[in-house]
Amino acid sequence: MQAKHLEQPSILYLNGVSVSFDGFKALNSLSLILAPGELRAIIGPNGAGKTTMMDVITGKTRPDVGQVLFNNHIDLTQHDEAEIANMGVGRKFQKPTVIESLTVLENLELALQGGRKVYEAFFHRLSKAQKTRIDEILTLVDLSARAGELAGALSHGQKQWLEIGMLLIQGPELLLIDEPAAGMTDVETEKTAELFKAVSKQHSLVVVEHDMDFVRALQCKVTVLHEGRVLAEGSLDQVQKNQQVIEVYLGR
Ligand SMILES: Nc1ncnc2c1ncn2[C@@H]1O[C@H](COP(=O)(O)OP(=O)(O)OP(=O)(O)O)[C@@H](O)[C@H]1O
Repeated sequence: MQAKHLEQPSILYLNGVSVSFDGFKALNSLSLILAPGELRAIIGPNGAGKTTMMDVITGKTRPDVGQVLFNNHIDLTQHDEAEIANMGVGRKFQKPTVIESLTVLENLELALQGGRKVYEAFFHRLSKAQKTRIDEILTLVDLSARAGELAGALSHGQKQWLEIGMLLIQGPELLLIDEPAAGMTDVETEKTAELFKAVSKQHSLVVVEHDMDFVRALQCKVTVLHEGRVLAEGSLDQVQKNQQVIEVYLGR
Protein backbone atom coordinates (compact mmCIF):
# COMPACT_ATOMS: atom_id res chain seq x y z
CA MET A 1 0.00 0.00 0.00
CA GLN A 2 1.27 3.47 -0.87
CA ALA A 3 1.80 5.53 2.28
CA LYS A 4 -0.49 8.55 2.39
CA HIS A 5 1.29 11.89 2.38
CA LEU A 6 0.18 14.03 5.27
CA GLU A 7 -0.07 17.77 5.51
CA GLN A 8 0.91 17.89 9.20
CA PRO A 9 3.91 15.97 10.49
CA SER A 10 2.78 13.07 12.66
CA ILE A 11 4.54 10.40 14.67
CA LEU A 12 1.46 8.19 14.52
CA TYR A 13 -1.43 8.25 12.08
CA LEU A 14 -4.30 5.79 12.27
CA ASN A 15 -6.93 6.06 9.57
CA GLY A 16 -10.07 3.92 9.43
CA VAL A 17 -8.52 1.02 11.33
CA SER A 18 -10.82 -1.94 11.95
CA VAL A 19 -10.12 -5.26 13.69
CA SER A 20 -12.69 -8.05 14.01
CA PHE A 21 -12.62 -11.09 16.26
CA ASP A 22 -15.16 -13.68 15.06
CA GLY A 23 -17.29 -10.95 13.52
CA PHE A 24 -17.08 -8.65 16.60
CA LYS A 25 -15.46 -5.29 15.80
CA ALA A 26 -12.91 -4.56 18.55
CA LEU A 27 -11.79 -1.55 16.47
CA ASN A 28 -14.35 0.04 14.19
CA SER A 29 -12.87 2.55 11.78
CA LEU A 30 -10.55 4.09 14.38
CA SER A 31 -8.73 7.26 13.31
CA LEU A 32 -6.20 9.17 15.39
CA ILE A 33 -3.25 11.51 14.80
CA LEU A 34 -0.39 12.07 17.24
CA ALA A 35 2.05 14.93 16.67
CA PRO A 36 5.80 14.42 17.21
CA GLY A 37 6.64 15.00 20.89
CA GLU A 38 3.01 14.81 21.95
CA LEU A 39 1.81 13.28 25.21
CA ARG A 40 -1.68 11.75 24.76
CA ALA A 41 -3.93 9.99 27.23
CA ILE A 42 -6.35 7.34 25.96
CA ILE A 43 -9.33 6.58 28.14
CA GLY A 44 -12.50 4.57 27.66
CA PRO A 45 -14.62 1.97 29.40
CA ASN A 46 -13.62 -1.71 29.55
CA GLY A 47 -13.70 -3.30 26.12
CA ALA A 48 -13.45 0.05 24.29
CA GLY A 49 -10.53 -1.24 22.20
CA LYS A 50 -7.57 0.42 23.94
CA THR A 51 -5.44 -2.73 24.15
CA THR A 52 -6.38 -3.78 20.63
CA MET A 53 -5.26 -0.34 19.40
CA MET A 54 -1.85 -0.81 21.08
CA ASP A 55 -1.65 -4.33 19.62
CA VAL A 56 -2.24 -2.96 16.12
CA ILE A 57 0.42 -0.23 16.50
CA THR A 58 3.02 -2.68 17.80
CA GLY A 59 2.31 -5.30 15.13
CA LYS A 60 0.84 -7.91 17.46
CA THR A 61 -2.53 -7.71 15.69
CA ARG A 62 -3.05 -7.04 11.99
CA PRO A 63 -5.95 -4.73 11.14
CA ASP A 64 -8.56 -5.96 8.66
CA VAL A 65 -8.51 -2.55 6.99
CA GLY A 66 -7.03 0.89 7.63
CA GLN A 67 -3.74 2.74 7.64
CA VAL A 68 -1.22 2.76 10.49
CA LEU A 69 1.66 5.11 9.71
CA PHE A 70 4.68 5.81 11.91
CA ASN A 71 6.73 8.97 11.34
CA ASN A 72 4.53 10.06 8.40
CA HIS A 73 5.52 7.35 6.00
CA ILE A 74 6.31 3.96 7.57
CA ASP A 75 3.36 1.62 7.08
CA LEU A 76 3.42 -0.42 10.31
CA THR A 77 0.95 -2.97 8.96
CA GLN A 78 3.77 -4.23 6.73
CA HIS A 79 6.12 -5.00 9.65
CA ASP A 80 6.26 -7.54 12.47
CA GLU A 81 6.58 -6.88 16.20
CA ALA A 82 10.39 -7.11 16.33
CA GLU A 83 10.85 -4.78 13.34
CA ILE A 84 8.43 -2.23 14.81
CA ALA A 85 10.26 -2.30 18.16
CA ASN A 86 13.58 -1.81 16.35
CA MET A 87 12.16 1.15 14.45
CA GLY A 88 11.64 2.96 17.76
CA VAL A 89 8.18 2.01 19.02
CA GLY A 90 8.45 0.92 22.68
CA ARG A 91 5.67 -0.67 24.70
CA LYS A 92 5.24 -0.88 28.45
CA PHE A 93 2.71 -3.42 29.67
CA GLN A 94 0.82 -2.92 32.91
CA LYS A 95 2.88 -5.39 34.96
CA PRO A 96 6.55 -4.48 35.47
CA THR A 97 8.91 -7.00 33.85
CA VAL A 98 12.23 -5.93 35.37
CA ILE A 99 14.65 -8.73 36.29
CA GLU A 100 14.30 -8.82 40.07
CA SER A 101 17.48 -10.81 40.72
CA LEU A 102 19.63 -8.14 39.02
CA THR A 103 20.43 -4.70 40.38
CA VAL A 104 18.76 -1.55 39.11
CA LEU A 105 22.00 -0.65 37.30
CA GLU A 106 22.33 -4.10 35.73
CA ASN A 107 18.76 -3.93 34.44
CA LEU A 108 19.56 -0.62 32.75
CA GLU A 109 22.85 -1.95 31.33
CA LEU A 110 21.02 -4.91 29.88
CA ALA A 111 18.34 -2.69 28.34
CA LEU A 112 20.99 -0.42 26.84
CA GLN A 113 22.65 -3.36 25.17
CA GLY A 114 19.40 -4.44 23.61
CA GLY A 115 19.67 -7.79 21.90
CA ARG A 116 22.71 -9.12 23.83
CA LYS A 117 22.30 -12.17 26.03
CA VAL A 118 22.68 -11.54 29.78
CA TYR A 119 26.15 -13.13 30.10
CA GLU A 120 27.44 -11.31 26.99
CA ALA A 121 26.14 -7.99 28.26
CA PHE A 122 28.11 -8.30 31.48
CA PHE A 123 31.38 -9.01 29.70
CA HIS A 124 30.87 -6.11 27.36
CA ARG A 125 32.51 -2.90 28.58
CA LEU A 126 30.27 0.13 28.54
CA SER A 127 31.51 3.22 26.75
CA LYS A 128 31.74 6.54 28.58
CA ALA A 129 28.73 7.80 26.64
CA GLN A 130 26.73 4.73 27.69
CA LYS A 131 27.66 5.26 31.35
CA THR A 132 26.60 8.90 31.10
CA ARG A 133 23.31 7.86 29.53
CA ILE A 134 22.65 5.37 32.35
CA ASP A 135 23.34 8.10 34.94
CA GLU A 136 20.94 10.46 33.16
CA ILE A 137 18.19 7.84 33.16
CA LEU A 138 18.80 6.97 36.82
CA THR A 139 18.38 10.64 37.70
CA LEU A 140 15.30 10.99 35.50
CA VAL A 141 13.49 8.05 37.13
CA ASP A 142 14.78 9.04 40.59
CA LEU A 143 16.63 5.77 41.21
CA SER A 144 20.25 6.98 41.48
CA ALA A 145 20.33 6.17 45.19
CA ARG A 146 19.05 2.64 44.53
CA ALA A 147 21.34 1.79 41.58
CA GLY A 148 23.24 -0.94 43.41
CA GLU A 149 20.19 -2.61 44.96
CA LEU A 150 18.32 -5.58 43.55
CA ALA A 151 15.33 -4.57 41.45
CA GLY A 152 13.27 -7.03 43.48
CA ALA A 153 13.72 -4.79 46.55
CA LEU A 154 12.07 -1.78 44.88
CA SER A 155 8.51 -0.64 45.55
CA HIS A 156 5.91 -1.31 42.86
CA GLY A 157 6.10 2.30 41.66
CA GLN A 158 9.91 2.22 41.52
CA LYS A 159 9.81 -1.01 39.48
CA GLN A 160 7.51 0.74 37.03
CA TRP A 161 9.94 3.70 36.80
CA LEU A 162 12.87 1.35 36.29
CA GLU A 163 11.07 -0.34 33.44
CA ILE A 164 10.19 3.02 31.92
CA GLY A 165 13.87 3.94 32.24
CA MET A 166 14.81 0.68 30.50
CA LEU A 167 12.55 1.61 27.61
CA LEU A 168 13.72 5.24 27.46
CA ILE A 169 17.38 4.22 27.39
CA GLN A 170 16.72 2.50 24.08
CA GLY A 171 15.67 5.90 22.68
CA PRO A 172 12.19 5.11 21.34
CA GLU A 173 10.51 7.80 19.29
CA LEU A 174 7.10 6.57 20.40
CA LEU A 175 6.32 4.92 23.70
CA LEU A 176 3.00 3.19 24.42
CA ILE A 177 2.27 2.77 28.12
CA ASP A 178 -0.54 0.70 29.59
CA GLU A 179 -2.05 1.81 32.92
CA PRO A 180 1.15 2.99 34.60
CA ALA A 181 -0.63 4.38 37.67
CA ALA A 182 -2.38 1.10 38.57
CA GLY A 183 -1.27 0.02 42.04
CA MET A 184 0.75 3.18 42.69
CA THR A 185 0.47 5.38 45.77
CA ASP A 186 -0.78 8.96 45.28
CA VAL A 187 2.76 10.32 45.58
CA GLU A 188 4.08 7.79 43.04
CA THR A 189 1.21 8.61 40.69
CA GLU A 190 2.05 12.32 40.84
CA LYS A 191 5.75 11.65 40.25
CA THR A 192 4.92 9.45 37.27
CA ALA A 193 2.86 12.24 35.70
CA GLU A 194 5.82 14.62 36.17
CA LEU A 195 8.16 12.06 34.59
CA PHE A 196 5.95 11.67 31.53
CA LYS A 197 5.64 15.42 31.09
CA ALA A 198 9.43 15.71 31.32
CA VAL A 199 10.17 13.01 28.74
CA SER A 200 7.51 13.94 26.18
CA LYS A 201 8.99 16.23 23.50
CA GLN A 202 12.03 13.94 23.19
CA HIS A 203 9.68 10.96 22.96
CA SER A 204 6.02 10.87 21.93
CA LEU A 205 3.94 9.10 24.56
CA VAL A 206 0.57 7.37 24.40
CA VAL A 207 -0.71 6.52 27.86
CA VAL A 208 -3.76 4.28 28.38
CA GLU A 209 -5.18 4.95 31.81
CA HIS A 210 -8.32 4.53 33.94
CA ASP A 211 -7.16 6.75 36.84
CA MET A 212 -8.65 10.18 36.12
CA ASP A 213 -6.54 11.97 38.75
CA PHE A 214 -3.47 10.74 36.91
CA VAL A 215 -4.91 11.77 33.53
CA ARG A 216 -5.64 15.23 34.94
CA ALA A 217 -2.07 15.53 36.20
CA LEU A 218 -0.74 14.76 32.70
CA GLN A 219 -2.34 18.03 31.44
CA CYS A 220 -2.55 16.71 27.91
CA LYS A 221 -5.06 16.04 25.17
CA VAL A 222 -7.35 13.11 25.95
CA THR A 223 -8.90 10.69 23.47
CA VAL A 224 -11.98 8.78 24.59
CA LEU A 225 -12.48 5.41 22.90
CA HIS A 226 -15.80 3.63 22.86
CA GLU A 227 -16.82 0.57 20.85
CA GLY A 228 -13.61 0.65 18.87
CA ARG A 229 -13.66 4.24 17.72
CA VAL A 230 -13.01 7.79 18.95
CA LEU A 231 -16.00 9.13 20.87
CA ALA A 232 -14.46 12.45 21.93
CA GLU A 233 -11.15 14.29 22.01
CA GLY A 234 -9.97 17.38 23.89
CA SER A 235 -8.84 18.44 27.34
CA LEU A 236 -9.99 16.23 30.24
CA ASP A 237 -12.44 18.98 31.28
CA GLN A 238 -13.88 19.13 27.78
CA VAL A 239 -14.38 15.38 27.40
CA GLN A 240 -15.80 15.03 30.92
CA LYS A 241 -18.50 17.57 29.98
CA ASN A 242 -19.32 15.74 26.74
CA GLN A 243 -22.84 14.26 27.02
CA GLN A 244 -21.98 11.13 25.04
CA VAL A 245 -18.94 10.49 27.22
CA ILE A 246 -21.02 10.91 30.38
CA GLU A 247 -23.61 8.43 29.09
CA VAL A 248 -20.98 5.86 28.13
CA TYR A 249 -19.33 6.02 31.56
CA LEU A 250 -22.59 6.11 33.54
CA GLY A 251 -23.99 3.27 31.45
CA ARG A 252 -21.25 0.87 32.57
N1 LIG B 1 -8.20 -12.01 20.92
C1 LIG B 1 -9.47 -11.66 21.06
N2 LIG B 1 -10.48 -12.49 20.70
C2 LIG B 1 -11.75 -12.13 20.83
N3 LIG B 1 -12.17 -10.94 21.31
C3 LIG B 1 -11.22 -10.07 21.70
C4 LIG B 1 -9.83 -10.38 21.60
N4 LIG B 1 -9.12 -9.30 22.05
C5 LIG B 1 -10.05 -8.38 22.42
N5 LIG B 1 -11.29 -8.84 22.21
C6 LIG B 1 -12.54 -8.10 22.48
O1 LIG B 1 -12.41 -6.85 21.84
C7 LIG B 1 -12.99 -5.82 22.66
C8 LIG B 1 -11.96 -4.75 22.92
O2 LIG B 1 -10.98 -5.27 23.83
P1 LIG B 1 -9.72 -4.44 24.37
O3 LIG B 1 -8.98 -5.38 25.26
O4 LIG B 1 -9.01 -3.86 23.23
O5 LIG B 1 -10.44 -3.32 25.22
P2 LIG B 1 -9.81 -2.33 26.31
O6 LIG B 1 -10.35 -0.98 26.01
O7 LIG B 1 -8.33 -2.50 26.35
O8 LIG B 1 -10.46 -2.86 27.66
P3 LIG B 1 -9.87 -2.85 29.19
O9 LIG B 1 -9.99 -1.44 29.67
O10 LIG B 1 -10.82 -3.78 29.89
O11 LIG B 1 -8.46 -3.37 29.13
C9 LIG B 1 -13.51 -6.50 23.93
O12 LIG B 1 -14.88 -6.73 23.79
C10 LIG B 1 -12.73 -7.80 23.96
O13 LIG B 1 -13.48 -8.81 24.59
